[in-house]
Amino acid sequence: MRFCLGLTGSIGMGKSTTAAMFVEEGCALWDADAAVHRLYDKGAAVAPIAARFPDAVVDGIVDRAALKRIIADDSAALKQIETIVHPLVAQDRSRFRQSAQADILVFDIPLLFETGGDAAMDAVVCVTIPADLQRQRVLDRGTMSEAQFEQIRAKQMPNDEKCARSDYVIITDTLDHARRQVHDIVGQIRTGLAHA
Ligand SMILES: CC(C)(COP(=O)(O)OP(=O)(O)OC[C@H]1O[C@@H](n2cnc3c(N)ncnc32)[C@H](O)[C@@H]1O)[C@@H](O)C(=O)NCCC(=O)NCCS
Ligand SMILES: Nc1ncnc2c1ncn2[C@@H]1O[C@H](COP(=O)(O)OP(=O)(O)OP(=O)(O)O)[C@@H](O)[C@H]1O
Repeated sequence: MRFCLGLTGSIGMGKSTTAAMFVEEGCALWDADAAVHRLYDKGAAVAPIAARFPDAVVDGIVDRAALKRIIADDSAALKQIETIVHPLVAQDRSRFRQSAQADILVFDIPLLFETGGDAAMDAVVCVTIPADLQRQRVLDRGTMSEAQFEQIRAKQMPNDEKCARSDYVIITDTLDHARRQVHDIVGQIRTGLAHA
């Protein structure tokens, strides 16, 4: 039996960093944000995005900076982008699910609960840190303005609710602490698989 583990958390809470720790433990990883990058880079999202937002496509690639400007100016744009992108992301995910070779498949999905994706998982992990640290980490990356960060955060399910709905919560305050929590969760799942 293969175990499907959803990994979620709000923007900047540490999903990608924690996902890499699951890979170190021998899990196979599918990353929703990485799938979006593939779809935007000469992938299947380019034509439908170009049809709706011609200024967002440059040399056959969806330009994320242009997309962020469009979203900042038009509050309905993100919803329209999601309508194009999410079904393509779902196709990419089911291809991975059919072909991946590991006992535990980890799905790093920022909008896991918001899109109802949790129903397809055997368990869900939520990563968390206090809101002030979250803001600091996102702004320190230098890829988003404070307004863009707030716009994305306001669209996501509140962190407390995500944690309450999850089977496991990982506190991403330090790398060592997160690594220990990942190791414990993988151990619990593998013990369960051995007895299944
Ligand atoms: C808004 C965009 C242009 C920002 O691009 P940028 O490279 O600056 O950021 P990146 O893609 O790494 O996203 C950063 C984080 O923002 C959050 N986020 C991204 N898209 C969304 C969204 N539609 N709703 C809520 N949060 C989102 C996630 O936590 C994500 O991890 C880009 O995220 C995008 O095109 N989003 C729409 C596609 C989508 O819904 N992606 C979510 C995963 S399926
Ligand atoms: N356990 C941790 N200890 C210390 N710093 C961490 C930890 N986890 C993540 N970070 C830092 O927090 C920042 C955000 O982490 P990461 O990019 O993994 O978050 P994310 O949830 O994937 O973000 P996004 O939602 O924007 O894709 C990064 O600068 C990362 O180095």
